[in-house]
Amino acid sequence: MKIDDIKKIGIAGAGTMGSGIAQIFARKGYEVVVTDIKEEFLKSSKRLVSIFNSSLIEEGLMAESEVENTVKNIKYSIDKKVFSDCDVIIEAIIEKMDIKQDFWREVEEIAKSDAIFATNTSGLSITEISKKVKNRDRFIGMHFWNPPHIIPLVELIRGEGTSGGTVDILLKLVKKIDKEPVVVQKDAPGFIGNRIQFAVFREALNIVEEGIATFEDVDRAMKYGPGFRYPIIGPLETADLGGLDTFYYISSYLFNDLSDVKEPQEVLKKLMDNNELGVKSKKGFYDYSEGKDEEAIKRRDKMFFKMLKYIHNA
Ligand SMILES: NC(=O)c1ccc[n+]([C@@H]2O[C@H](COP(=O)([O-])OP(=O)(O)OC[C@H]3O[C@@H](n4cnc5c(N)ncnc54)[C@H](O)[C@@H]3O)[C@@H](O)[C@H]2O)c1
Repeated sequence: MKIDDIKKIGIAGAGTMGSGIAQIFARKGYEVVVTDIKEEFLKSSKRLVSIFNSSLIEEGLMAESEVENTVKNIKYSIDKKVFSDCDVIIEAIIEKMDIKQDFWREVEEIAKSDAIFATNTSGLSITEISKKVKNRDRFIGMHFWNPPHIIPLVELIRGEGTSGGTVDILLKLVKKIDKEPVVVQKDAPGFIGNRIQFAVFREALNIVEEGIATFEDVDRAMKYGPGFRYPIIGPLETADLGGLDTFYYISSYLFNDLSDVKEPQEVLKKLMDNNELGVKSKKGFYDYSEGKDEEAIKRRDKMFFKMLKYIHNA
């Protein structure tokens, strides 16, 4: 298959991720079909797509004139058979291994023999998910980040069977939808982004638990220090610019002192036990009562849009 042969995208799972991914492809002129297990989920997906369109328009990142075709390009169904003429099928269903495996076994019976199969799993093994698929050349991880209509990164993850051709064509496809692809060469848990994110999370919790700093100061230190750099230079570019000898010497004494715990720390367990789960329960590290939850989400999206505009113009 060549990149120009890709015309129709099937998306399974009409939730947070599936709806965002549908919006991206539909806006770029692809025919999209979204499936779920119940009509009601399809209905709320339509609403989500219209919210994504509105927020992009509000920020000047999408023209009003694009809405009609974006909406028209997405069809919805609760019958998987609609995947029979799709060129790429992206699965964004519940994060459960057995359900994903069965889903793909059934889809292989319906899909075209050369259709590409991509899973949006957050971190399950790509090889394991494809276990019941006969032709695994065409099976790949395609990890969009939430919210997908805003965040540029898409990680493409090779499973044990994934062919070079499958990686190449999806690299082209991700670029065509104006996203930033990276290739994860080995099927490692957490891929790239989450491995780094959770290394930072573990150390952030460690700093709080050890009384080295408050959680507010951990967030401020990240935002105004390392985080300030990262949209512009990654951690390895940072080391090159700082001097690798200096980074070597710091690593020699500091690595030994960093957290290497293998279980989530007490400070996190305690919050969980109190049902303090963050924005969704109106209390986590911070307080989100009396509308502060909505404020936090709105502020995040507003700043993300600013960052996106900066990246587009850089
Ligand atoms: N939410 C995130 O931040 C995020 C980020 C990246 C990747 N992911 C991954 O994307 C996938 C979907 O996550 P989400 O947050 O959109 O979940 P979600 O719960 O919002 O949506 C999942 C949808 O899949 C549907 N579904 C379940 N089983 C199905 C089946 N057999 N066939 C068709 N539809 C089915 C559900 O009804 C639901 O509407 C998961 O694998 C998740 O790990 C999530």
